[in-house]
Amino acid sequence: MSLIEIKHLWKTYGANVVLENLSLSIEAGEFCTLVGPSGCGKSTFLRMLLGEESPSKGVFLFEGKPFPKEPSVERGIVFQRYSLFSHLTVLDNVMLGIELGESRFLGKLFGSAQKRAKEEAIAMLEAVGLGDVLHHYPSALSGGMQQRLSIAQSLVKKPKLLLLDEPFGALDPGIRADMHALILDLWKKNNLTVVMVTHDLHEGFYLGTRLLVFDKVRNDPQAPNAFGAKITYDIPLIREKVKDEE
Ligand SMILES: Nc1ncnc2c1ncn2[C@@H]1O[C@H](COP(=O)(O)OP(=O)(O)OP(=O)(O)O)[C@@H](O)[C@H]1O
Repeated sequence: MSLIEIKHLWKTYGANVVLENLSLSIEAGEFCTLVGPSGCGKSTFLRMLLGEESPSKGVFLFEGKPFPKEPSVERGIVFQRYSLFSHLTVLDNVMLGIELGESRFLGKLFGSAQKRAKEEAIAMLEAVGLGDVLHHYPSALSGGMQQRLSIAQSLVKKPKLLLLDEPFGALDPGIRADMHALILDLWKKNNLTVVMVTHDLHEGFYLGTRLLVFDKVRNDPQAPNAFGAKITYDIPLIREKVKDEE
């Protein structure tokens, strides 16, 4: 069974057709990178995978069942802009992720559960290279470090599916290269399935095991919203990856 199964999926906002008749399946362990022109529905697609949006029409299954209608710990997301709490330390930002996942009503864990959550949070922060700044506040971190923290915040909940919406778009090239190495390492070590939107085709080819290109095939200048984007290319990249690693 595929992790994600999509058949004849449509997404419309009123008369605006955003996605048109998409069909694809994504297997567990794939790293799908998603590129396409601005406004073609990439973020909308990601928000549907997160559960923030529902399809207008079509089959949309996660592990063989209809997608949960709201975000859950099975699916984590990292945005280009960081979703950090400025008044919490690095450690507390990650602890909060665990506490909100496990104690949805109180948002707080106590006793041994809290001790375990703290150990998990520290281990995750060490894995992303932030073990030395546990008690710093986000404002004291560089952009790259803040993005590492966002990734730790998502991954500590052990999602099966990690969604990345242009996570490295705002970073300098050198820092980006470090983040590429980090995300590939985390993907492999945590057996993650990743769907990542990027504007950078090179990044899409470099990181992905599969590159999906979204684009509008039909365009009516008189009615620009009448047609939505489809998947115009679906390119397996595994062989290129193996070559890279040799
Ligand atoms: N909540 C919403 N209500 C109405 N229209 C929306 C909503 N969200 C997105 N849209 C429309 O859906 C279309 C696709 O937007 P989306 O942000 O998914 O594109 P994108 O490919 O991610 O663009 P970009 O690359 O510029 O981020 C746009 O026409 C946008 O106006």
